[in-house]
Amino acid sequence: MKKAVHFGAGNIGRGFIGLLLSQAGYEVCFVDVNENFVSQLKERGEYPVTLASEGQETVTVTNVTALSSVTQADEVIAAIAEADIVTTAVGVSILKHIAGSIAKGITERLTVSSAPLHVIACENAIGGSAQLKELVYAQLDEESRTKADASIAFPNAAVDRIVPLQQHEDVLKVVVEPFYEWVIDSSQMISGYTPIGGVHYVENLDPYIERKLFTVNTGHCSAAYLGFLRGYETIQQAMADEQLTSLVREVLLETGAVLVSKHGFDQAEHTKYIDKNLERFRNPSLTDEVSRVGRSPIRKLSPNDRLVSPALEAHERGLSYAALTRSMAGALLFNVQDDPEAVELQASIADIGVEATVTKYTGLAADHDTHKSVMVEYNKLK
Ligand SMILES: NC(=O)c1ccc[n+]([C@@H]2O[C@H](COP(=O)([O-])OP(=O)(O)OC[C@H]3O[C@@H](n4cnc5c(N)ncnc54)[C@H](O)[C@@H]3O)[C@@H](O)[C@H]2O)c1
Ligand SMILES: O=P(O)(O)OC[C@@H](O)[C@@H](O)[C@H](O)[C@H](O)CO
Repeated sequence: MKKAVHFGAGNIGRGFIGLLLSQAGYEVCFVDVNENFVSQLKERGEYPVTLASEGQETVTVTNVTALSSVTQADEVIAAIAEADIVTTAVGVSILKHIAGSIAKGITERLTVSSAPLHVIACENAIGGSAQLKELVYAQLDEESRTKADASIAFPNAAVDRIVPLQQHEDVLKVVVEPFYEWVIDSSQMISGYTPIGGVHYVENLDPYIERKLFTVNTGHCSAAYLGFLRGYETIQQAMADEQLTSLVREVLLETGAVLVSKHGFDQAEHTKYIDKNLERFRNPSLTDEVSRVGRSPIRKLSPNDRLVSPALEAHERGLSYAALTRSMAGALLFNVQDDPEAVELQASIADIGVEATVTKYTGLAADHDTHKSVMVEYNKLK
């Protein structure tokens, strides 16, 4: 049986990546810091995934096991040395914490084998696997790097499936939306690879990852930030507010104009894509918390992420970006006490002021039009 090592037995890890890999015939070894997930996965060897749709169909994901990244470091290294694929869904800012064990696993593997290995970061980021490769390569010696160049690839990917926070009696159970999309850049893969069923392989990932991140995730966080300011707890409550939905649509019309202009998408098709995503956010069979969707506002305000990047592209093209800067202003007002990045952002605003905070986290200079627009929107929302 082919072997997969997957870092992150959380919502998307169990609800999507683990499910697809298991269905494609892999034995999936989850690696996590959460001892409860690890012991349950190991003991039971399976878990249920329920589709949030009328039929509420449940699939049992089988052939799974798990290792603790805290107490079983050597076993994790050995598993990577023998794996056919390594995937991650831990959060892009956690990649630096797992890069060391991936580097050690690769080093051990290269002493005995030159069998191909794909390492795929399934995170919401542009170039997630490339970022992971840089972190891993920084921990390889020169000889291992040269060998790794020949047999180990880090293809970038885009993953899309809404998986909210889970609260069930069964800690392993995951409720997911029926829709899913996993796109992998085949131009970065080692030739002769065996495709994974359900994965869409493309020669150029850029249009796919940008369409996903700048539509699904830009729209989603806009709903969360504006929803938070209106006192909503879930995205479903926020999206029931027609005025709020039309503000979210305005944001997606701005990113849509950038995407159509940059990637040549068909305008009518893209409008349908926007509508489909607004419907996904509304899915009444899901309860998705505003605090999850808006989480990590510093990451979401970073220059290459879902708000600043399309706003700068719009500015360069002479297109509108006011709605995007309204969402950025919303992120600056996302005062959620148990979100460490929200706390850091509020502390920075109190310490150096909002103008300097915008520059610090978005990279936008105070005299840039987009920065000025963020300030206008911030003062309106505040
Ligand atoms: N949930 C979604 O709808 C969704 C959809 C697409 C992409 N994503 C992306 O997937 C990633 C994970 O998101 P999620 O919603 O599943 O989050 P999550 O918090 O449910 O899962 C993350 C998991 O990683 C584990 N983890 C943390 N540090 C670790 C470490 N050092 N080693 C091993 N495991 C570690 C956590 O214990 C947790 O189980 C994020 O990058 C997110 O943007 C999420
Ligand atoms: O995971 P984040 O924090 O980057 O973004 C939160 C949500 O927008 C995200 O998890 C979506 O549910 C997901 O990207 C849908 O595919």
